Amino acid sequence: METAPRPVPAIIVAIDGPSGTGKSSTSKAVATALGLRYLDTGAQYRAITWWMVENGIDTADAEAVADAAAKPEIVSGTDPLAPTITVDGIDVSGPIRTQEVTSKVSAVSAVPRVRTLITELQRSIAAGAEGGILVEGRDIGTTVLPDADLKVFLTASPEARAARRSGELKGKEATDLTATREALLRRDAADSGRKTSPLAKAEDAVEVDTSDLTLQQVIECVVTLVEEKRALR
Ligand SMILES: Nc1ncnc2c1ncn2[C@@H]1O[C@H](COP(=O)(O)OP(=O)(O)O)[C@@H](O)[C@H]1O
Ligand SMILES: Nc1ccn([C@@H]2O[C@H](COP(=O)(O)OP(=O)(O)O)[C@@H](O)[C@H]2O)c(=O)n1
Repeated sequence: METAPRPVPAIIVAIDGPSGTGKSSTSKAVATALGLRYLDTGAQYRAITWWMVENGIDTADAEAVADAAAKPEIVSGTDPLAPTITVDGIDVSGPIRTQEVTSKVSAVSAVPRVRTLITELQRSIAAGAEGGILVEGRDIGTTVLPDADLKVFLTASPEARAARRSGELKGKEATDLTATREALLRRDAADSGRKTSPLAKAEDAVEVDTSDLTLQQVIECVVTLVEEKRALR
């Protein structure tokens, strides 16, 4: 008797690491190459921060942030070729990248109520991704999806990360390399030092130092890691 081909179970990949290590660029390319959905969880924390600023909530007031946290409706589109993010139906993909939002996002994302709500949203998106998903952020391997099939933790020297970031900012906002490096290290410290699900490498994550690798090399490395996991299933 002929047996039907066994369906390939959806693979869940978690990619974490600090700012500028290449999470977003790598994740989009890997998800596209392997036919996976893609979720940028940093964009969700940026979106809720944008909403707080728009609505006059003092982002340094954790209680005020917690009280308002359930009000905005955040929706993420997971096509790796065209990821989207809306708040109450408004496309905020541009406004969430301003320096104002970047400087306030660590305080908002440290509020436990914010993390609980966004974590629930992330888990429901991952559970609904039929063909598998690649989720990138700070606490995906440790907290959001601790049972992910593959966990990758990207690192890079502060110098490499600042150079990449200030390359992006050129022509838009401040381009000073020292200021970029300092702002980045401040955000690392806040994200790693918070009580609730801090930025951390999961024990079972594969660490990849991208300082001296090209983006293409990092993409190839992660594609290989996913394919190895798939072959074992
Ligand atoms: N390995 C790399 N070498 C050089 N530039 C890189 C590398 N990885 C990413 N970049 C560039 O660095 C910038 C930040 O990358 P991004 O993927 O947004 O990082 P993250 O999501 O970790 O903050 C982007 O402009 C990207 O093109
Ligand atoms: N899973 C996540 C993802 C982001 N964040 C927060 O969101 C901020 C912005 O994340 P991001 O991924 O957009 O940052 P960049 O790497 O693009 O600079 C981080 O600095 C964290 O404060 C988080 O707390 N947990």
